Amino acid sequence: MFDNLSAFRILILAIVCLPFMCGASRAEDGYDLWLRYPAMERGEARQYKAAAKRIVVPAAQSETLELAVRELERGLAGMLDAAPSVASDAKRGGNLWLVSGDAALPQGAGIDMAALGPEGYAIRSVDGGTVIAANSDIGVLYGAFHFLRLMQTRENVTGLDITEIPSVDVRIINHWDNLDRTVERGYSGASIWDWHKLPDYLDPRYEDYARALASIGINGVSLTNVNADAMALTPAYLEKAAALAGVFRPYGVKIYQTARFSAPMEIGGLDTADPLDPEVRAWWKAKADEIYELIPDFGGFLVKANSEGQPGPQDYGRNHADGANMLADALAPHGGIVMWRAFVYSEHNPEDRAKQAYAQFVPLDGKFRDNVLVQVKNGPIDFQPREPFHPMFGAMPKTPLMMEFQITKEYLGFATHLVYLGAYYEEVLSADTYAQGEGSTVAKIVDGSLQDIELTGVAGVGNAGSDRNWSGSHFDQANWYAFGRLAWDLDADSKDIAEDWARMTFANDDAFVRPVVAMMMESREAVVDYMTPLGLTHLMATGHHYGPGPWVCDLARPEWNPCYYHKADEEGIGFDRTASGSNAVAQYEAPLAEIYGDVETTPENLLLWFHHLPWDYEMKSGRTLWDELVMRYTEGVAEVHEMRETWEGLEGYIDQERYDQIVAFLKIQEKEAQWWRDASIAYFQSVSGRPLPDGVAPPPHDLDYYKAISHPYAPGH
Ligand SMILES: CO[C@H]1[C@H](O)[C@@H](O)[C@H](O)O[C@@H]1C(=O)O
Repeated sequence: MFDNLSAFRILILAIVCLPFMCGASRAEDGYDLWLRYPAMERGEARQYKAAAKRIVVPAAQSETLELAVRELERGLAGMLDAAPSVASDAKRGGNLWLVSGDAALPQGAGIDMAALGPEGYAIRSVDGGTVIAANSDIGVLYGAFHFLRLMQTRENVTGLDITEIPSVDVRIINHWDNLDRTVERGYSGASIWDWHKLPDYLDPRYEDYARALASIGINGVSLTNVNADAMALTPAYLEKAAALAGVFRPYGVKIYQTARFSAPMEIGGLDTADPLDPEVRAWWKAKADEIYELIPDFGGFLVKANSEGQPGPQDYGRNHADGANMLADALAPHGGIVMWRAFVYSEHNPEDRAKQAYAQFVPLDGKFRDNVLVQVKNGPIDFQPREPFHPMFGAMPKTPLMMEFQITKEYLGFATHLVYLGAYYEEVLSADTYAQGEGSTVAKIVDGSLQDIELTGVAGVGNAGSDRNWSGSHFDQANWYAFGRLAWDLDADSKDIAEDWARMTFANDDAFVRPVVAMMMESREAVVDYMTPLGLTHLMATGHHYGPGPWVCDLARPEWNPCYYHKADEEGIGFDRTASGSNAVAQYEAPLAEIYGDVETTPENLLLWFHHLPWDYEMKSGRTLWDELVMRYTEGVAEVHEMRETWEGLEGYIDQERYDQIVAFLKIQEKEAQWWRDASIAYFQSVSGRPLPDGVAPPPHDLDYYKAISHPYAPGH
């Protein structure tokens, strides 16, 4: 009857495919992210069927609860190859109970609901099945995703006793998306916000995005670039934002907007934006009222002010607190918040950019309104491959400080280089500030527990765009995923997260997962080694920040020049931030100030961040600093080579399409790691005049060659 096998397969698919299982997306292009539910083998499926076959959910459902049911149906049908039944009446039998708010818990669940708070959830095994319970519908949705994750990663689902409460209130993605759909520092195609067609047409991608965000507990997005356009606050754009808010609301994701400080002049017709001017204050108040009319659960404003040419309160002789508080007062009656960025640098303290934000903000501790979060980048310069944590963490005990991580890899090889940022985020969050003695980790500052702070948050500069795989590369999905998981739980282990992600995204076979996770964990050190080893920083070529440019010294602003950061000369290399130099170490609490201030106790991975040292300074390895630097650069390339070999040994575990793209990208990364290494060594050798250590290959070209090819996509060699 069937003349070939594929016709038979198509018929079978047509019969067994439920509409949601066989939709338009193709697993191989990466569009499904980590939300993939391929069928388990029959033997594996047995225990899961016992725990989740019939869903029981209260009859009066909210849209959010419906989403939880739909997700469970989709996941269970996919993985267990049998669609679960759904009932609203517990008496008719069930074994996966969704309990929201005051609804009755099944016998024996024994869950302390009060302890779960507004967004937390519990997952408990009870007689004959499982309960997912929360005080809110969104908590149930989070719990549903968690339960599915256990199945996706083949964890046990019997004897469950899980309680999850998010570490911070605001877990937000910052889009640096412009109104023309370009994305500042975006490497994943055009912005997903199609302003032109909004509010009339809602691209289905918005809902897919909201679902992905909810799956990892993200509860906010700021829609537009922090280099803000006042147009975003005009009625036409607010209507567009309101349409997006409508899509995101059932997924528990609030909309925030970037506020251009000079908007009262640009779109309000005023002749000043002075935050103490009554007319300006009234304008913002009216603007906030107008926004809340359209978006009753609007989250608030994100502001970049007096930074890199953006307008701000200092233009009127006011300070950051004056500016933030004016906006906070406008939002407060509606419950909105202000996220005021601390990414500022200026003509003050010209000797060291790393000191500038601290110098401007720390004196303002205690001066901000309760609904203001000061948003601080993870390090004092700018999302470099490695930086010490920002010294503001711990130094403003009366001010809510929000962490800002970058998910898009502006300084870490854009979307092509495989760099797992989970390891980086964990390094920062677990760093000890000593603000109140040992154990005062950055995580404890950010979650408010150390300094008794109410309002808390974590932001990530997002990497989702309209590329088929969202993030520009398959492995960059892991960075978005890890950001969400760590924002939810600041103490989570980035290696466990990498493992979950690899299992959910690719395959569950241990022989695949183990080397992939090892490679991800290694990848962060690899990029540090081939770009900026031993605490060097900001050596990227100007503007694009992609390739090497350590020779650049002549830009108008000193802090834009790589040579401002490495300070290499005939004698030595590194930035002296000790008392004999800029004394930035003094911005850290004791004993860190002493630890970083002493070359003997400074960790070698931050050595040249804090110290200027002679080329023949003796390293722990016994090598000279010069030899060590060359070795690190060389090792960085070897590490990428190993990553590529590891991946190439894994062909066949996943679909060919994703496998092949990853091979291609790893080849690019290897070529570019080599470029970074060769160009950097060529330059530093021209300064140090030292011979290369024995057996180390010299760069194949002279320095002029590397200078000549310094643009983002140059390395054709
Ligand atoms: C949005 O501007 C960015 C700018 O593109 C980027 O190079 C730098 O990392 O930081 C700025 C910031 O964080 O404000």
